[in-house]
Amino acid sequence: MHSFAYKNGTLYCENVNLQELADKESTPLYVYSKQTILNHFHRLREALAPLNAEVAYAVKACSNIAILNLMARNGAGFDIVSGGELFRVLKAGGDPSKCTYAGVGKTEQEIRYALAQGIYCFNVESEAELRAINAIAASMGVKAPVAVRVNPNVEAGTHKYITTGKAENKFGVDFERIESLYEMAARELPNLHLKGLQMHIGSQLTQAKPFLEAVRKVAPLAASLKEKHGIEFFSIGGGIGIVYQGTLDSGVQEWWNEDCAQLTLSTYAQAVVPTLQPLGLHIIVEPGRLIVGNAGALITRCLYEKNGKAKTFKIVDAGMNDLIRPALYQGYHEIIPVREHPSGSCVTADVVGPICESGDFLAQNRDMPDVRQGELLAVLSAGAYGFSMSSNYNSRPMAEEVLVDGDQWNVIRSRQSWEDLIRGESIPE
Ligand SMILES: Cc1ncc(COP(=O)(O)O)c(C=O)c1O
Ligand SMILES: N[C@@H](CCCC[NH3+])C(=O)O
Repeated sequence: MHSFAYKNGTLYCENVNLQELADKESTPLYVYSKQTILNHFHRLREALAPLNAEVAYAVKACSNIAILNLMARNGAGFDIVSGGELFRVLKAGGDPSKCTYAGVGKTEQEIRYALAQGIYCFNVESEAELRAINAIAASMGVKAPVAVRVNPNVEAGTHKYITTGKAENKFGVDFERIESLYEMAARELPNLHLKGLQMHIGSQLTQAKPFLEAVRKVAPLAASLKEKHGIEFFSIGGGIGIVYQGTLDSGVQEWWNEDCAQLTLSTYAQAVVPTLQPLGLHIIVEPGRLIVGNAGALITRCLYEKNGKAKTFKIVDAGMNDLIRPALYQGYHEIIPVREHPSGSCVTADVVGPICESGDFLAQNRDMPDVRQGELLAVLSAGAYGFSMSSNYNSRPMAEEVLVDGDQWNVIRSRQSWEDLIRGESIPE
């Protein structure tokens, strides 16, 4: 699948010339490839075909309504974590009855909204939340569909900020407490429909083993809950990692790569399918990064170069407010020039943004082509948790987003203006 590749020395997204696009639309600019998004979605579905698994796209990864609409039209469900995400899904034409709603801190207003819209299920993260949902459902005269998120206490082998399935993480309910919680709910909470079981052990997993361990540990629990409480589904969460390094070899950007990561779609399927298939439950997966991560790039322009005593800096017009992953998780993103440098002159540099923070970098000590002032760079693998984690810090307007389809492209979110920055603010009399 060619999503970002050089043609005659210029980087393209599908058949769109990114130099021309950025010259026209300005930078920083998020660009997504429609074909790549669909390719990843369909490949995951195929890999899990023996389970007939439902793919519930994790909206938080990239929540633009054009992307959600694309997923909805292709039959995806959605994994949401807020009332705002449900609102987006509905605006995008998504089906609420295909939405699962996770998160440790759902508010009463959000729970009411989700119940009124008829979501598929709440993935509940504590006993207190179970009781709250029961009370709200009772006040509305309905039964709320719920699944409890089990925390299986397995090692995910990912960055500590994105591990979610260890006992010390805030997510889910301890494995050992699940059976008694379902028993309590069945006994005491009549406005709940015990519909399923859910887990999610972390994000950017690059090995199959943690998935295997978690599924093997939790499947007997799912079987027992099916027998005792008639649950219908088991969601195994998302977390499938992508390749962040070496993504552009031979002009092909692929999210799987046997050399870089042991996790491939087939090893993932091999890890989970044999244990899940005999359960006879509706299986859900909740991928975010896998679908959009390598389908997006952040295009930025080099504003200045600075040679300091200790370092060379390439100062670009995208900052940590546009892409926070390097600052937050030491996340690595490949950075390549939009116009190839035939001379091959290289430099070791920090690629930094305009924000007043020393943590405002996109790369540090990076060996890279010696791009000059005014030239464009593409920050790759930025489709997931890129724009969706962006902010207005330093009063910087949020970037524009463009969706490419073949040789066509559309602005799917316009660049914010300075007026947008103060919308809703007021000065007291
Ligand atoms: C409950 C839940 N499901 C799915 C996801 C999606 O994860 P990923 O983008 O790693 O597939 C997340 C985020 O980690 C999550 O918290
Ligand atoms: N936002 C993170 C992952 C966390 C996923 C949400 N639970 C990232 O960029 O890698």
